[in-house]
Amino acid sequence: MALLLKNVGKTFENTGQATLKNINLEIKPGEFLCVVGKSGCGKSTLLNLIAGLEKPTEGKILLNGKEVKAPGSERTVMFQEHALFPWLNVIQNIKFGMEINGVPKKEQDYRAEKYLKMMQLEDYKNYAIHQLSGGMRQRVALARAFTMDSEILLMDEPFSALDKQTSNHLRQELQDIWMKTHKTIFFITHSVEEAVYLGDRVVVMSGEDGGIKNIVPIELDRPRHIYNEDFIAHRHKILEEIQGGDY
Ligand SMILES: Nc1ncnc2c1ncn2[C@@H]1O[C@H](COP(=O)(O)OP(=O)(O)OP(=O)(O)O)[C@@H](O)[C@H]1O
Repeated sequence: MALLLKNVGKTFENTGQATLKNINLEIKPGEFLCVVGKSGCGKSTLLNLIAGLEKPTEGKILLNGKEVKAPGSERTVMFQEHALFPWLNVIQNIKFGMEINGVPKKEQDYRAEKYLKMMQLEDYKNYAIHQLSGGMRQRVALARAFTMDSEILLMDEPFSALDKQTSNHLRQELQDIWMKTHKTIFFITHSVEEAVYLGDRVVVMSGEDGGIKNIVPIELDRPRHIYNEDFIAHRHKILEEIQGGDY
């Protein structure tokens, strides 16, 4: 499912200043696209536009040629805050999205078991959310996002609230699950290392003019190794592009 952004711009009424301007971007089916850029440069706004939660004030977003005007089942959003329901246990949280989308019970069980296994949560399915660590909670949120079986996953800094060791582990797991499922992933991160580790391409947003500064292809074999010379070179290139950001 291809996503095409054509001259997309967004100006919020209350500020009157363009947050995003002239965004032209094609996200290919099955692509892992990472987005980096200074705080406040408009990354989440871009995600919200693609999700259909906000409307562009200029240009168009096309999903398989059809204009995006609202959220849809082919796109699932996962935010930084895992937004799990504390009154539901692990398996109930995982099934929640499928339930409200009317997925038949048998299919719910099948998908829930599949992703519980992939996320190594089988032994925890009856646990209450407060009994889980932050990393496990985010695994539950990942499992829930994948059970929706949308072709496109929109992720806004899903690992940024976790400690480095846990987030490194989860990015590995996300890569594994992406390689198995071939979803299209739009992934916002503050970490250039995470972007180079995960992305087929990394979009560097400009902090100044609301546009895209550069799109850097990451043509490194997977799984990637952060101490590899080419990995470090890509990381430096992107850090230079961002210059002056809080990185
Ligand atoms: N609903 C809104 N109404 C008005 N202004 C908004 C709204 N949403 C975002 N903005 C403004 O748009 C700009 C970009 O915000 P956005 O959250 O997209 O940036 P970001 O790059 O994701 O930042 P961060 O990395 O800190 O999460 C900010 O100046 C923000 O205040």
